[in-house]
Amino acid sequence: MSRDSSGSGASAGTSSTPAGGRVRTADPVVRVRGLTKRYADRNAVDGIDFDIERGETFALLGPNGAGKSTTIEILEGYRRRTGGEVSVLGVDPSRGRLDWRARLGIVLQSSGEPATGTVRQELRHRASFYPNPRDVDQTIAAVGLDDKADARVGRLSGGQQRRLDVALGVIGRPELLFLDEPTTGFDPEARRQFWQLIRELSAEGTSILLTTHYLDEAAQLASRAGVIAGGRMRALGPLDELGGAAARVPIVRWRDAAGALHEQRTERPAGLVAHLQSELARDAAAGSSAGAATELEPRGLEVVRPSLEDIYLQLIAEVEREDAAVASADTPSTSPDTTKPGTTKPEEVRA
Ligand SMILES: Nc1ncnc2c1ncn2[C@@H]1O[C@H](COP(=O)(O)OP(=O)(O)OP(=O)(O)O)[C@@H](O)[C@H]1O
Repeated sequence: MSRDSSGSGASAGTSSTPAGGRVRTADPVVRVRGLTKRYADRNAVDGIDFDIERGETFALLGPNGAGKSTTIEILEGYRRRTGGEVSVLGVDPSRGRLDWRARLGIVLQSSGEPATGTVRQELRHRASFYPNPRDVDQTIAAVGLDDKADARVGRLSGGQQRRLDVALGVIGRPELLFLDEPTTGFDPEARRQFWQLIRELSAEGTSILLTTHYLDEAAQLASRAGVIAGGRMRALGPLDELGGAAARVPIVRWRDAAGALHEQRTERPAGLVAHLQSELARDAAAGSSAGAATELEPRGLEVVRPSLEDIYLQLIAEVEREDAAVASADTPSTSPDTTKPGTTKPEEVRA
């Protein structure tokens, strides 16, 4: 199952806007069509489509093992795909050369072996590979490492190391920046500082592909998102339309006189609250309560607008239910017959 941004349930792969947006340009920085990646006997990425427009910040969201890193590594040219078409800055990543790579900035999920030099030395060294790098000291300041500029990289804390990873990713003034869970290990202040840096890069015209498990981070930074689960694109579109209109209907919660909790989704929360108040007024007039003005306020009243995280969790829960239903419907036909001609052999295509 796949949802478009309107929540109509139309397949992202077959709708009139397969890349998940309303107005697409002819020259996206990333274009992915029918991408698959097979490991042993299963597709980790199973036919996904999306575009990233120039200057856009696009978030790729999904649970652990969904296929996000595999997709990103294919786009970066670090992993071979099994099938489909991919273009990054107009080039097939499997044929990307050094001049193409110099146009990318990459912040991987883990930074690998710590370098031996100081923060400033490492950044100067990296900057020397690029034709038009950012200023080293300004970049150090932008990631909040000014007081660690002369510290050995091996002595940095986990969060400080991650800030350095981000600095190394942006030092070459990339046209397209890949950020794979960039703020894991950041303290709250560092995350906000990082968000500011990303907004500045975006304002300069940098296109960004972000994966994150922090939905507030995606909400802060991205304009569009794709949600992957089980290697398939389950929702794709502008962030404020993801999951469809039904997922955004406000929830009104209140307690009745006996203390029981009630919850109702409604497009007109003010109308529901007015209705609850008129019921309280009627009860008061009938003498069932003291009739004090304060009692006209429903107890524990709250009106909640679902956050991106609420919408995402709802979407993933729905996808998991549907996948489980499909799997159980498939069980009888797939069970015992392994002798059938044409049984697939594991076809490993590891990069
Ligand atoms: N080299 C590999 N060989 C076999 N299977 C792999 C390999 N790399 C990843 N996988 C499997 O492919 C699936 C997708 O993995 P991937 O790392 O892309 O997920 P992810 O969405 O990035 O997850 P996370 O949020 O945990 O980082 C997982 O089931 C994973 O176990």
